Amino acid sequence: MTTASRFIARMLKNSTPSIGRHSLKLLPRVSSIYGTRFNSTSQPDPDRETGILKTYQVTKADARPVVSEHHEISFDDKKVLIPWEEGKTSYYQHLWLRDHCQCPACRHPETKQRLVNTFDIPRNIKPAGVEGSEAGLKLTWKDGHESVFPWDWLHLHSYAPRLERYLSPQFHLWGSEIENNPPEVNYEEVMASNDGVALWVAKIYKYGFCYVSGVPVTPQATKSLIERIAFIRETHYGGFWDFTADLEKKDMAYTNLALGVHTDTTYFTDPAGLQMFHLLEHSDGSGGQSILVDGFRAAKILREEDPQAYKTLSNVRIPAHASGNPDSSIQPFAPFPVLNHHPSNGELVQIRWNNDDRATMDRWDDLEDVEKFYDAARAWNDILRRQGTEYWEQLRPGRALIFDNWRVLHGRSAFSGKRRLCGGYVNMDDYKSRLRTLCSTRERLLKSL
Ligand SMILES: C[N+](C)(C)CCCC[C@H](N)C(=O)O
Ligand SMILES: O=C(O)CCC(=O)C(=O)O
Repeated sequence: MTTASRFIARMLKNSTPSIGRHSLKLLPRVSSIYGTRFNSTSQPDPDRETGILKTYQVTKADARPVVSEHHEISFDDKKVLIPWEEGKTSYYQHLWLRDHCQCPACRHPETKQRLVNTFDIPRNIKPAGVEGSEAGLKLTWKDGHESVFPWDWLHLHSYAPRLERYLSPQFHLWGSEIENNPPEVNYEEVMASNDGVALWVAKIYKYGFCYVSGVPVTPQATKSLIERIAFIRETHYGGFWDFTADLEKKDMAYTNLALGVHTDTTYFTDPAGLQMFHLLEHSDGSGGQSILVDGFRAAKILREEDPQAYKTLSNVRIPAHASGNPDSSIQPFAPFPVLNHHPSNGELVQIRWNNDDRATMDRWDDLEDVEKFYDAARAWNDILRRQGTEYWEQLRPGRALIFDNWRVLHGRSAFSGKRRLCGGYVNMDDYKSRLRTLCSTRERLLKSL
């Protein structure tokens, strides 16, 4: 231990309270935030009571961010070492600490953007002084600048080692049984408060879809409803759409043909995140039933039943296009696999499946993949079409459906007569931003950045 750390140790012992006895006020648990947020008078909703918003908690520390009272904070030419009560010791390079200074001169107090010029920081920067206090770890740099890092911030952002465990999402995977008790919220509640929106988006996150009951049967009310989550995404179909089988846009959605289960906009680099359908009218005809499939459950079944097929659909890239309209041919910057996973935690995060929009597959990394792909796609399709997988529901005026287009596949049966549907897309990032800000507190969210 350098002499400096003996100096620090002495300071720590003199600082009151001593760092070891420093116990941070526990951040309120999400459930308690959730609990206080959803004091609703409506009928008991299991999701309200069980703290559904906890499902969105992304990481969790195994221990409280308390600095050890048995070991001392030390530092050398390169880094500061902090021993935690839980028995682990984190180190933070001086360059990293200076670059992450949270003071208003280094991080814009309003925009939360970095102000400090990373590249003006000397590569071998070292602090002139290091001390622990109630407020956290305080570094005094040779130019006189002071950085204070709260202990819970340091614990949360510890990278060597990581102290925050990644929590797999607590999705409720469903099959056809979901028809008995599909997730639903009430229009009035959603329109009345952010608490209503929070429950809505938390259900969309947990189940992959959610109905909204009591929606006035007008395009205007439907548009306002979508905008309670975020602004509507403009595409070559327009923004908010109100459509029927007139081929106004050259896509089979604008016909009365049956559509097999698919995810929309596989031809965009960034497929639409949410999609809402609200049936406004269906007269002088029949059919037009909607089908939903939980793609994450179907993928889990495929992985269990046919790991090779799962691997093939996770690797073979599918070219896609939307070229029916004479003035456009939309294609992603690169073909993507059907099953797309998070690059660091490996979770399945996005399904891209629309066999009708698949373009010519003329580029294969491995020619053996040609038949492997068709076998895997057949296995996938067999699971999607299984009775226990399919959830058929007749959309009704006044009951809008919204779903996660990266998880839930949708389709419809053929129909006759005049059928008018309205709705819109929301970007995935805008939906997740709304979910994140409603599921946590601003303070927790900013601390996590
Ligand atoms: C915009 N509106 C919902 C009316 C039609 C969307 C068509 C989507 C297209 N079949 C696809 O799979 O991406
Ligand atoms: O008409 C419907 O019910 C759904 C149409 C559809 O699948 C789509 O627009 O992607």
